[in-house]
Amino acid sequence: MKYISTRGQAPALSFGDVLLAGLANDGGLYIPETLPSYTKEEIASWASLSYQELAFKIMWPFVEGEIPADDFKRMIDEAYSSFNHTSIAPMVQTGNNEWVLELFRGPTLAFKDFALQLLGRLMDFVLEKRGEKLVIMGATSGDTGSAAIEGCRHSEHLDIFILHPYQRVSEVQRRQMTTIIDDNVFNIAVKGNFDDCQGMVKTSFADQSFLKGAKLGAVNSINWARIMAQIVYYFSSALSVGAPHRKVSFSVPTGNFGDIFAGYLAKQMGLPIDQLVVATNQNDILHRTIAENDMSRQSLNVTLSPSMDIMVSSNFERLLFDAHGRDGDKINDLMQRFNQGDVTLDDSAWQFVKDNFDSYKVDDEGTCDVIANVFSETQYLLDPHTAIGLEAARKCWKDKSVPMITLATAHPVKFPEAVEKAGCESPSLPEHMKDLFEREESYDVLDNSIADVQQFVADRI
Ligand SMILES: Cc1ncc(COP(=O)(O)O)c(C=O)c1O
Ligand SMILES: N[C@@H](CCOP(=O)(O)O)C(=O)O
Repeated sequence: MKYISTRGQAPALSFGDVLLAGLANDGGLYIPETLPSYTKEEIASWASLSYQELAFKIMWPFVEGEIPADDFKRMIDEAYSSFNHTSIAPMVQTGNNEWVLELFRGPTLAFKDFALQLLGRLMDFVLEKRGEKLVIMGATSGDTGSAAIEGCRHSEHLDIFILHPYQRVSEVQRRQMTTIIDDNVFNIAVKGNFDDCQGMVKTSFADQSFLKGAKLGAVNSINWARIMAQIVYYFSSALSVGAPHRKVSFSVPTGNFGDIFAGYLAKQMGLPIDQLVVATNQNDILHRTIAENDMSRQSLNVTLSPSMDIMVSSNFERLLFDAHGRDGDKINDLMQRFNQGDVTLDDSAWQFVKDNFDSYKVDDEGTCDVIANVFSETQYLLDPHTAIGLEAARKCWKDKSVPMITLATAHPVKFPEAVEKAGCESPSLPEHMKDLFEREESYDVLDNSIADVQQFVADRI
């Protein structure tokens, strides 16, 4: 399998190279040149597979030729061994034909563990084989950071620098990152927002000279391997409610567009998906784009769902690539205009986006109402991101005979502020995190300056 850049200027790469490259050297994102696709019969034959077996089936075509099958199977087994539910991604019914897919059963209690537990192992394997090392720079609005640290901290081949927006992640999220004190783990609180952090990471890929010869890698969903691993749970959940013999719909709390893009790919691969609903908080650029063709950048709001406080949504570029007939020159031009301010899509590109996605926006008040109402009706406690997903599901659901699955992207224990504002009691921390608030923290606070951040990294590698 070859991977090509959305901007059309970078060389096509193999899986191993894409895994280590992160972002393409033309500033684009890598995407498979072609996707595997499966018939109804083939998909139906996977119904009795375990999550790990299904993960191997779905991801194998993307890595074949680069990772030996036995090693890949072992990595998958190890990656999901620390999840606290035998189904790995269990489903909970919240209404008639309405389901919540719990993606927070991994070690850091967010959906990021699905990909990052595997990514760390894949990187380590390829780096060991090549005798190379990698400097990871990642940006987080709260969840990617801890999952990436958890997935990479034991590697002898990786140094990992995580940038989070100062005082804009929850205390649980911050402590999950900053209490991991290892020689190869560095936490930086940037006096800015998530977009600033992500912008610094992307700019660092374009000119890596500050690394004095070391090579930069990515743990964010700009890295193709992240998306690949997230495709699996669309298939596992759909199979459990009767697909491919019936259609299924998904609602996805969305920020960087990585998670829902994996759902879009599952559909291309043959999964009969009826609706893909993009659920956003007040930072609603994706909702505005889908509903009104308004892709203008506005200032970023601080919300009760901090992990979705994102305006520059990296993976939307991957979708726009398809929406523009995979023409890299068009994407180059579009992204340049986007970086300068606002953009509207041409009619056919907008139509493409509207044909594939529905969208809905929920503000903080609405988020608290959903948490409160669902809890009083079912005793099930939602995290604020999932609450936004569920509300969007209910508002956008066109055919109630089609099961609607909302992705529960994080555990509510990570967001006590929202849970308490909704009038509910925050649950207690799970056993492995019981002493989180007593653990020593280590992080540096830096100005919102790429020069300062790059100097910090260069001084420590
Ligand atoms: C809890 C939670 N929900 C939703 C999202 C949005 O996911 P994506 O960025 O893949 O759109 C994130 C962050 O990415 C998150 O941490
Ligand atoms: N919400 C994310 C933001 C980064 O997204 P990613 O999926 O591209 O890593 C977070 O929690 O950090």
